[in-house]
Amino acid sequence: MKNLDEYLKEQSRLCREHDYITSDLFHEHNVNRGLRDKNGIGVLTGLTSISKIQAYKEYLGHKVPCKGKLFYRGYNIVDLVKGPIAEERYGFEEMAYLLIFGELPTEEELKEFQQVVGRMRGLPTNFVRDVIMKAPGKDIMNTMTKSVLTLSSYDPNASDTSIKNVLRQCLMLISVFPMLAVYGYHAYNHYERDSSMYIHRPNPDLSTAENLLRMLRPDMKYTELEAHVLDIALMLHMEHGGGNNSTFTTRVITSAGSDTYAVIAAALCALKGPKHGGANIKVVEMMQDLEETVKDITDKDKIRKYLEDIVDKKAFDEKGLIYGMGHAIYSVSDPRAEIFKGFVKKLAEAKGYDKVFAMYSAVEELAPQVIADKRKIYKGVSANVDFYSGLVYRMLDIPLELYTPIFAIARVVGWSAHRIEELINVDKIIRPSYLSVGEERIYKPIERRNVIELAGSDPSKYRLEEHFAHEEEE
Ligand SMILES: CC(=O)SCCNC(=O)CCNC(=O)[C@H](O)C(C)(C)COP(=O)(O)OP(=O)(O)OC[C@H]1O[C@@H](n2cnc3c(N)ncnc32)[C@H](O)[C@@H]1OP(=O)(O)O
Ligand SMILES: O=C([O-])CC(=O)C(=O)O
Repeated sequence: MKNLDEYLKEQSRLCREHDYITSDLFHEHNVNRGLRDKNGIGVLTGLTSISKIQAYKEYLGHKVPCKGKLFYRGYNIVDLVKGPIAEERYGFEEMAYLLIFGELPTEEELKEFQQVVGRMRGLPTNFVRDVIMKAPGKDIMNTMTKSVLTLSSYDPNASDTSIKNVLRQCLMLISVFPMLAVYGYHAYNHYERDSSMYIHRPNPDLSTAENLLRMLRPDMKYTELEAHVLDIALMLHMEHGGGNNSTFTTRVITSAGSDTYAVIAAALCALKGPKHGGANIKVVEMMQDLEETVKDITDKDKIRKYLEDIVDKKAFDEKGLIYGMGHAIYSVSDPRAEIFKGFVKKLAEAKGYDKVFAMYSAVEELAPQVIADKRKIYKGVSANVDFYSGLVYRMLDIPLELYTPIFAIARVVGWSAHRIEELINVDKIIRPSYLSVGEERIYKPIERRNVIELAGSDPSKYRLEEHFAHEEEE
C-alpha cells in the first residue's frame, strides 16, 4: 500500500496525461482561451447597460489600444469620484444607488437610500456568535462565503427570485458585508492569533466607509481623511462590466435560477482568486518579498532583476506573475490605478511612506518592460486597480487579511446590479459549448483491463468485433 502522498503524485501524472490538450488544437478549432482573443477582446456573451469599459479606439480603420476609461451607467468614473470629493461627502452609497437603479439620486432619494442601508445593517440574533465565531480562519473571503450561505437559513423567502425580493436580499447583503468581513477578521485575530476581541456595532447614521473603520478599530476612531480615502477606494472597485470573472460567475449562476445567497457566495469565491481580486493581497506580499530580497529598494537594476526572476518563476510564489500588473481588457492604462496613484502619492508623503511609494513607482515602470521582454505581449501591460490599493490599505492600518474582503464590500454592488439585469432580461441558462477532442472508446470489463494485447493483433479491430458480437447477442 502506497502512502497517500505517493498515490497522489502518481495519479496526478495520470490527470496530466489524459487532460492535456495541445495549444495547436485550440488554434485549429478557433477556441479563444479564457473566452478572449489575443488582443484581449472578450468573446461577446451578453449585453449590459450597467457599465462600459473603453480600452481601444478606432484609428485609420483599426482598433488600437488607448488609455483606459470606465463608465458607471454612462458617467465617467473620474467625474463620479471627483463629485463627492469636491462636495465633501461620501460617495459609495450614491454610486450604489446609481449602479442598482440606473440613475443618480436626488438629495431626498439619496437620504432615503442611506436610511434603508443603515436600517438593514444588522445581522440575525446571535449570528456573530453562532456563525462568524465558529471555525474562524485567516481567509476572510471564505469566512464571508460561509456567512452569506448561512444567512439563507434565516431568510424565509430565500429562493424567491422576484425582482422585489432579490432587491431586498441584495440591499441587505450590501449593508452587512462590512460586518461579515470585519467581525470575521476579529474572530480570526482572537482565536487564531490570541489578540483581544471586540465587536463594535455599526452606526446607522454613518457611511459604509466610516462604519468599516469604526468596527475595525479598537477605539472606534478614525479621521475624516481616512474614511474619505477608503470611500474612494470603494467607489473605484464597485463595478467592472459583465465579463470579469466574479460578475460573469454571478450571471452564470443567476441564469441557472439559483437564489441570491448562492449566487453571491459563488461570486466571492471567484473574486478571491489571485488573478482577480485576490491580487491585492499578493501585491503587498510580493512587495514585502522584494524589499527583503533586494535590500536597497532605490536600486532599479536590482528591482528589475527581481522582477525578471518572478517572470522566470524563480522568485516569490514561482507562478511567473507580477501581481497588480496586466489586465484582461486594459492595456495602456487602467483609469482606477491612475486615480489611486494620484492620492496614494499625497497620502504616502503625509504618512512618511515616500520610499515605499518610490519602490511601487519603480515596479510600475519596470514590470511592463520585463513582461514584454519575456512574454508574448499583444496589447501591452500596465498597473491595474489592485496595484496601489494594498498600499492605501496599509497606510490606513487595515490588516492584510481584509484587502480582498474590502474589494468584495464594494463589488457586491456590481454583482447585485448584474443579477437584477440578468433576471430582468434573460431567461436562458448560460451554457456555452466545449468541443470534445477525446476519442470514443469501447468499454472493457474490469478483469481484462490489464491484459496486454498480443503483438501483431489490432486492438481496435478486436474491440470493434467484440462490440458487434455483443450487440448481436442483444
Ligand atoms: C480586479 C482584477 O481582476 S485586475 C487583475 C488582477 N490580477 C493580477 O494583478 C494578477 C497578475 N496579472 C495577470 O495574471 C494577468 O495580467 C491577468 C490575469 C489579469 C490578465 O491575463 P491575460 O488576459 O492573459 O493577459 P494578456 O493577454 O495581456 O497576457 C499576455 C502575456 O503577458 C503575460 N502577463 C500578463 N500579465 C502578466 C503579469 N502580471 N506577470 C507576468 N506575465 C504577465 C501573460 O502570461 C501572457 O503571456 P504568455 O502568452 O506568454 O502566457
Ligand atoms: O474586468 C476584469 O477582468 C477584472 C475586474 O474585475 C476589474 O478590473 O475590476
